[in-house]
Amino acid sequence: MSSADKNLSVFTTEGLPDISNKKFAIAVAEWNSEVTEKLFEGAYQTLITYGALPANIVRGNVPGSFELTMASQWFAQRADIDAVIALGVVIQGETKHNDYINHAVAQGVTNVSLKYDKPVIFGVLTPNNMEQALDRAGGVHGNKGDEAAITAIKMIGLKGQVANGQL
Ligand SMILES: Nc1c(NC[C@H](O)[C@H](O)[C@H](O)CO)[nH]c(=O)[nH]c1=O
Ligand SMILES: CC(=O)[C@@H](O)COP(=O)(O)O
Repeated sequence: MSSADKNLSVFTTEGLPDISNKKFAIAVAEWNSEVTEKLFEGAYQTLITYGALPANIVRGNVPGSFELTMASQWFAQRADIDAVIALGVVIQGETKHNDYINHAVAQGVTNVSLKYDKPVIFGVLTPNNMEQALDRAGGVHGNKGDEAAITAIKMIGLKGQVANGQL
């Protein structure tokens, strides 16, 4: 289905866990910062809206999205951090450079997530142009930063339910 005129950030928020004692790290790429700042704002505000305490949200900037994997690992290996959100925007260039970055980060954050047994959320936009990026960072298609935050919260909730034998 085409994403034309569709808000891609529509998600259910029923049954979200209490996150008032959970700690989140958000890694933000400086490349295309006019977009990544909007993703960060969306993620941060969504965490606050659903109960996270400002003191329990830490942020680290990286130069580009390729570096999100490393920063995610540094955060994930900390025992006090429950989930990591990696935010970036990799815009299609003239060469395949963007593909290498995108695949590396997708695989990288997956590896970190599995290695440290905690959610590491892939909040990286992979648009063809700046318009597509802005559409997904508070524009007509919602804000993927919001979505990344909700995903982190839901995964913390699921992890708790599985660990407690509730499922
Ligand atoms: N072109 C984009 C980049 N490129 C930079 C790389 O992410 C990386 O910093 C460099 O290759 C050094 O390791 N990064 C983005 O986040 N977005 C881009 O559009
Ligand atoms: C995705 C990028 O890193 C970007 O700077 C590469 O652009 P190009 O493919 O035109 O070299």
